[in-house]
Amino acid sequence: MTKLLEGKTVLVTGASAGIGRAAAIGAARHGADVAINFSRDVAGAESAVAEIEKLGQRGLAVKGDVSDPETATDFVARAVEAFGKVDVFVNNAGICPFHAFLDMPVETFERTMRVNLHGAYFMVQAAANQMVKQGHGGAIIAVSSISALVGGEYQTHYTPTKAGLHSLMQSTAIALGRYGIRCNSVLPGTILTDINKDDLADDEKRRYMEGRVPLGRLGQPDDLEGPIVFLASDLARYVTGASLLVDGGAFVNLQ
Ligand SMILES: NC(=O)C1=CN([C@@H]2O[C@H](COP(=O)(O)OP(=O)(O)OC[C@H]3O[C@@H](n4cnc5c(N)ncnc54)[C@H](OP(=O)(O)O)[C@@H]3O)[C@@H](O)[C@H]2O)C=CC1
Ligand SMILES: C[C@H](O)[C@@H]1OC(=O)[C@H](O)[C@@H]1O
Repeated sequence: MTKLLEGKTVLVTGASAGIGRAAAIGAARHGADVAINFSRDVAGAESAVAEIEKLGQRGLAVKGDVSDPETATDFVARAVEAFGKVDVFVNNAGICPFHAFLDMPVETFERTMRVNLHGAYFMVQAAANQMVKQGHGGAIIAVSSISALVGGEYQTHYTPTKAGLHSLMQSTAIALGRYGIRCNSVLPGTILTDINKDDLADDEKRRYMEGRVPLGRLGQPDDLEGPIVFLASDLARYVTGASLLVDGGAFVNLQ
């Protein structure tokens, strides 16, 4: 297999489970040393680092809640201390506490904004400042969502954060292009992870969601590995400000 990220250092937020974990392990499979952030799941983070090391790469787990802006500078500093540089930054950490619109608790709304969008802003800023200082460009990838483009009845607090991430990558692509830093997003459809385990425990809902996907199945976290590694790699050297749907065709499936 051609290793697309040989010699690179990759940072991934929210990588103790799900899509972030798959992205981190995928980056290691492609020859990168990988630092991961997580907020609570110590066992998950440790096992992700163990997987990275099993692939012959260096791994590091740094605990921190991304809703605190200091987590961003700390994560980048710890990764640089361990690996000397940051080449690729994947902003993945996110939450989606499903709730109806009319009685949305203020705390649920604010927490979702702070983790998914404010956290991303300061993480991307910290990673970008490090890349600018290094002076040899870099790649930033945000895990946005198909939900940046379409709505969800129980996601009125969540979908604006995903549209915000999509927009953040477009604006940072402009702000950082002169430094050779590319900024893109992936837009996953429905991927089977802990974030939607309760929602999809309803058989009828799960069958409905599966039925919307032309490729005939819901996604798995490692379906994101290839798209994220591609955008991180030099194969995507002229790609910036772009977004890549990874949804089995769900978005285009009107009828
Ligand atoms: N699954 C899906 O269908 C889709 C998911 N996405 C997006 O993908 C991203 C990953 O979600 P997914 O893998 O599904 O979900 P998971 O719940 O499986 O994983 C979420 C990850 O984020 C971490 N995390 C949560 N809150 C914080 C925080 N405050 N600070 C740092 N880390 C945090 C968790 O770590 P810990 O438990 O240690 O806190 C965990 O590692 C999210 O941004 C989500 O919006 C986008 C489209 C579809
Ligand atoms: C958590 C949901 O299942 C998931 O989140 C997204 O961003 C997708 O659009 C799905 O709704």
